[in-house]
Amino acid sequence: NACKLMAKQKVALECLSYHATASNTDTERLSKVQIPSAELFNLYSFTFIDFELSDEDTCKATIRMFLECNLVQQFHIPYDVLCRWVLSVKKNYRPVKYHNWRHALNVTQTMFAMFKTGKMERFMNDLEILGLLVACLCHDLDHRGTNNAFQTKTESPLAILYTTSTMEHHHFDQCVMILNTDSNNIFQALSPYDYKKVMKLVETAILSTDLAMYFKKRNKFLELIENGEFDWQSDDKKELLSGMMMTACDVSAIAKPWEVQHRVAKLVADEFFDQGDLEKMQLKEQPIAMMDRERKDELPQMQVGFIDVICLPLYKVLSDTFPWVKPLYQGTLENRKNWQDLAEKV
Ligand SMILES: CCCOc1ccc(S(=O)(=O)N2CCN(C)CC2)cc1-c1nc(CC)cc(=O)[nH]1
Ligand SMILES: [Zn+2]
Repeated sequence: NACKLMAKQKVALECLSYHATASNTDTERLSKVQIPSAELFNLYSFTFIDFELSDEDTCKATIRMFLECNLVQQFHIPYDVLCRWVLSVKKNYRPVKYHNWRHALNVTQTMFAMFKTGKMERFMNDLEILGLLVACLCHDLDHRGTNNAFQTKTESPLAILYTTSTMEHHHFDQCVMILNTDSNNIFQALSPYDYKKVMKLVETAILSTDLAMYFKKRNKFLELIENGEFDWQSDDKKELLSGMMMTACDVSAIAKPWEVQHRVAKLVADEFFDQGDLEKMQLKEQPIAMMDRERKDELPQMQVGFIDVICLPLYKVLSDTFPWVKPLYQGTLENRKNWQDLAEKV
């Protein structure tokens, strides 16, 4: 309707006013530099840490992952297009405290580690590996540091466009916008059939990062596991497994070494508290506990809850079925102890 059209134009104008894709200078520079090995970046590890990496390093690490999966050769991705696309994706993440480019990189690296070290690539064909890595890198594009509930409450243009999974629909829209910008389309050499298939896969994967979707789909996934389902080849089962893998990667900071988890949790908290401040000032309403900086003492206990309700059940079932992703389960158990100790101290 007219209202949606207005909202779409408003969102589009916002992006147009800010030139959304990488410059040729930056692209040429990246396409000329040497790309360090995966081992040097520690990309095969579930304990990958990005803190010491410069922004240029993060772009090189992303390119290295695509090269390691043989995607450039396999899908005839022109190298300069890959470089421009990576830079454009990075440019379309806002400098918010948590849902920024670094989060996208970490989520992508965990997916890479699940494929390689977790040996899950054997259940995926090449198009799915390409689609899931692209979905990870794009899954939070243009995040504003506020959640779906906030979009609805403030009647933001995004909430008018999409009433459910508001942000996730916008992240996918941004992914499409970048691919449709000249010389950014890494899928340009795909057949029309494969193009359609990979775009559907990316859309479903990005939408599955809405935790509301995760809760819905997790029970169906557990049923399949209980019935000893191992041929993950049918499309609907593959889609379910991909969605679980997306959530597993999205929350994987919870499984990182304690110093990393503790530092990342502070970034998450700071972003949540900023939203809480907005809700107090702008909406004159009391934010939920996790967004209320007056209740930061409850943070360790909330992390234990997050681990018990969202993270452990998922990592348990994934590591029971795919034993080589067990480091995610073990790292999370370790951090549960650390958060529990802090919760008892307060
Ligand atoms: C660290 C600051 C507090 O962080 C949290 C507090 C509560 C819960 S919760 O599981 O109880 N739950 C989630 C669903 N909401 C609708 C209701 C509240 C989760 C987090 C949390 N989320 C993420 C993902 C962004 C990462 C992370 O490390 N911690
Ligand atoms: Zn995310």
